[in-house]
Amino acid sequence: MDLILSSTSSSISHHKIFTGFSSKQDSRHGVEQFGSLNLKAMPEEKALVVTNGSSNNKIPHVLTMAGSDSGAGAGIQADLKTCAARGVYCSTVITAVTAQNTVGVQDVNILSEESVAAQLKSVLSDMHVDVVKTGMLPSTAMVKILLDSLKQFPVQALVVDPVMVSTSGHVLAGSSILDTFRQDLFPLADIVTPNLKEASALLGGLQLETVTDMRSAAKSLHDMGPRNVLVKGGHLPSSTYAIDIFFDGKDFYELRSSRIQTINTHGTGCTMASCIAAELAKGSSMLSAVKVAKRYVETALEYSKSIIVGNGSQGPFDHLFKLNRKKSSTQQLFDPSDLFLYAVTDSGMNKKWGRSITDAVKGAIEGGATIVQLREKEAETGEFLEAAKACLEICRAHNIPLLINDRVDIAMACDADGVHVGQSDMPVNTIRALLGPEKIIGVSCKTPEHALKAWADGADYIGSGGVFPTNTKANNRTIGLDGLETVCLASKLPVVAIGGINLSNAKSVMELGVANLKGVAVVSALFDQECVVTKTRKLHELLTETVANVGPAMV
Ligand SMILES: Nc1ncnc2c1ncn2[C@@H]1O[C@H](COP(=O)(O)OP(=O)(O)OP(=O)(O)O)[C@@H](O)[C@H]1O
Ligand SMILES: Cc1ncc(CO)c(N)n1
Ligand SMILES: [Mg+2]
Repeated sequence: MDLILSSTSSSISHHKIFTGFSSKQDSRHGVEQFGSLNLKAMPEEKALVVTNGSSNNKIPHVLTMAGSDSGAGAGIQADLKTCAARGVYCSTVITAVTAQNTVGVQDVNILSEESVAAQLKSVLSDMHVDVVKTGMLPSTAMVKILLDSLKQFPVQALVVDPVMVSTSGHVLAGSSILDTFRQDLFPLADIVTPNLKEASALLGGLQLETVTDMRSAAKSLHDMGPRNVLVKGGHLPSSTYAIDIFFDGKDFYELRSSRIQTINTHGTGCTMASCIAAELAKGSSMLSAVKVAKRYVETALEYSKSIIVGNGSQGPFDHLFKLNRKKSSTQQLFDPSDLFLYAVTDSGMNKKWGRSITDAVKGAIEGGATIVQLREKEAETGEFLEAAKACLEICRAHNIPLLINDRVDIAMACDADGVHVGQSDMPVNTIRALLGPEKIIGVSCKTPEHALKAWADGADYIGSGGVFPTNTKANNRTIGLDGLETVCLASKLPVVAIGGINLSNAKSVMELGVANLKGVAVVSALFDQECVVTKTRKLHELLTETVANVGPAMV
């Protein structure tokens, strides 16, 4: 997103460009642009009073007073989703129940004034509301009710989206409301956010066709009393950019984002306004709130440009894209039997044998490895990430889970299937909070206490060892087969044995025959070898044979 913020207030002639993050290229460009800004010339950004101090447990709170959209793209539903996405609590006062879908508006049922007044009172008399955001206000009486309520229960900021007509052309608030908007509501508003048609109606039918027209509209609307004005240009005929004009009474800012080629733009206006409200509730300055909202809408549209909801000509978008974007259709759900032959890479060994990490992973998978862990203790972050991405592609193609050793950041960045960590790495419950419920988390455990803690903290499996002495881990206490057995018997999680396991001793490990022991994890036995495929295949055969003899407890 580019935010070309140009001041045209006559006394100031600077031209400001902010750039967001539409594409990688834009973002790089943007940093330069941002860096070259004359910050002194910028209007001072004043943070609104933050009422949600971190010392208490108050969550930033937006109350939205708007209409319900049955299709859930706009109105109350958009506001709820936007606030949820931005981490803000949202209470609702419903002014009308509309029957809408992607084709248009089929019915509007305006609620009684008593009901609206009661809703306002219920919320405002009980809850601490930081910001009120209004959408569809279908009668002058409802505006008056709101103003009375705000007199009794003042809030930090009022965001007014003067909703009048749906994109499909259905009137949601008649022209009789214009005077009330202009005279009563706007003077109290911290920001008003009309689209082109609404700005035009509020200005007596003035034609608005260009960015220059939008600027003068913003100025005239500002004269009606709101502290700030955002004229939204979503409907401006431009195929390259979606341009809005923000005016704070002093400077004009041209907020420019890429125009996403999609029909899924229903509710962008409501979303923009509720995102501004959410950011204000968190304590943002108005300019920051508007910039964040613009970026949020652009990003949501980009993520949702191809989704299909309904058969009409204007679809909704996914406000909660953040929850979905990581989900990959080929992602592995954890299956304990995946621990059967667990291949752990080692960059030193691969270097020694002159193979790339991807060749090592390919070889292990071809030989029968059932899960792969990348353990790159020496690698630079960028290099590790690139290797992880390449290995993930291979693993996904073969339905083999890929875990990253220690580096939660790398796992997140490449969307790996999970991580394996040690006792002194990031705590498992913190990792779980970062990775979410579906990712695999494994922990190295030497004792029953470690094993129980791993289970309590939300791990999926434990690695237990070193079973035998090993070169790949210096100063690692060996627990022996006895120690492994003790941990397995205490563990509530599946266990993979690790440490010095190879073709000559793997049988003794699996012959322990204890429940929970699902397999062996190996490094040197696969990778400190000339041919990874052959060694993996041999180990796989040996394990399969041993397990067949030991019995079904193993798998
Ligand atoms: N295709 C698009 N790509 C990027 N941004 C867009 C696009 N369409 C609209 N926007 C942005 O979305 C925000 C809402 O603008 P718009 O003018 O569409 O409001 P609106 O008509 O009130 O929306 P609605 O009433 O459908 O909720 C603005 O910031 C606008 O620039
Ligand atoms: C309920 C409702 N509010 C606002 C809009 C404007 O998008 C809409 N279409 N429906
Ligand atoms: Mg709108």
